[in-house]
Amino acid sequence: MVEHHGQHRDGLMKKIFITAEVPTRILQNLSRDFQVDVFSQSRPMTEQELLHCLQCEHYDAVVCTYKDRINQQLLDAAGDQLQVIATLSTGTDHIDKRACHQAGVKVCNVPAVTTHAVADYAVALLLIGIRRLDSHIQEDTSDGNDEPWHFMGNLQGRALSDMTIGIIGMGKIGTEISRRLHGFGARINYFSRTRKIHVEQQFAAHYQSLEALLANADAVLLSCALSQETYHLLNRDTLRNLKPHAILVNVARGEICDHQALTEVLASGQLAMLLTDTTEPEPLPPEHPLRQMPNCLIFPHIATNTLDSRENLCHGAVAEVQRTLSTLPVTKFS
Ligand SMILES: NC(=O)C1=CN([C@@H]2O[C@H](COP(=O)(O)OP(=O)(O)OC[C@H]3O[C@@H](n4cnc5c(N)ncnc54)[C@H](O)[C@@H]3O)[C@@H](O)[C@H]2O)C=CC1
Ligand SMILES: O=CC(=O)O
Repeated sequence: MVEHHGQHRDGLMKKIFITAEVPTRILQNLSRDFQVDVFSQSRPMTEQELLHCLQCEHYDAVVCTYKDRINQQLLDAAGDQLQVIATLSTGTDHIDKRACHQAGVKVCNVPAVTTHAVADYAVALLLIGIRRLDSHIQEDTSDGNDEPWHFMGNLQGRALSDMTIGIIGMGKIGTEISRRLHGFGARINYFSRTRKIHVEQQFAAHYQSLEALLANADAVLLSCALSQETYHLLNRDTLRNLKPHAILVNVARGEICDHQALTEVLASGQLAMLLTDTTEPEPLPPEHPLRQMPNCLIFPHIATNTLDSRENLCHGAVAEVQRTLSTLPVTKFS
């Protein structure tokens, strides 16, 4: 379950625990100077497993993913030796940063290296939704038969150039989504904490209030950070503003949407389709009502999964750990 790397396990080397596989080259490089233990299963660690590993052996650094919950209990188990937690992600919402701060543990993330991959993924989900590509795939012509076929059939979609898209969260990912949608000829409205004049100028994007954005958009894309302010930003009250038959794409965090409210607007048809890379909780249990909705596609939190992105995440996180354990200045999370 846990693989051990590092030639001289003499008790003097600093120790790193990594909760997911990282490329062999990175591991070999790291294990020249550190003792490195890696959770080597092809699944995320459970909270209990991580707790157990950090209780049994004390580490100077933990490299985790966005699937791992780093909370007070875990920090208590890790003990005073822990200096740094580096997450293989942009988001840091899975880490109790206040508890880390109080425990004197640095928190590092790897922003920006996955932006393009996530923006591509968001647009891919949007295209699936507006053209109902999921249903097209199920239209089976393998028997050489085109039937049933209707020229004005029920799988009609819309072109992005005929649509108004609302983007919530105009940060790095939102900006790259805008670049792509502008290329497709879509009209872009956005809502964010602050106005982004350069995005307005470059991609003809219009700033709107949340309510106006929801009322005007044929499709809404979520790309804002999760915080106390954005927790359940889309709820029964705000979703009421949606244009009938709108499409919602979420590549941010599941917690930004109240899932009960989402189930209701999907059932009423106000929301024609939900395509989401993330859920609350994750994974969403099989019996959750959202899973029963035919117009809801749930993806396994995988928007960053390109080879380059994942390698860059590993390089970035490991570099932060090396810097910290070598007592050089560390980059703070953005
Ligand atoms: N599905 C996935 O695999 C991935 C998801 N993400 C999620 O996407 C989020 C955004 O990533 P980036 O664009 O790189 O971050 P960023 O920091 O560049 O952008 C975040 C944006 O959210 C906006 N925002 C924050 N609070 C807001 C509020 N109350 N109302 C409206 N807008 C608000 C900010 O103004 C900012 O423009 C991350 O925090 C992460 O949760 C990031 C990478 C991969
Ligand atoms: O969800 C993934 C991230 O990088 O944040």
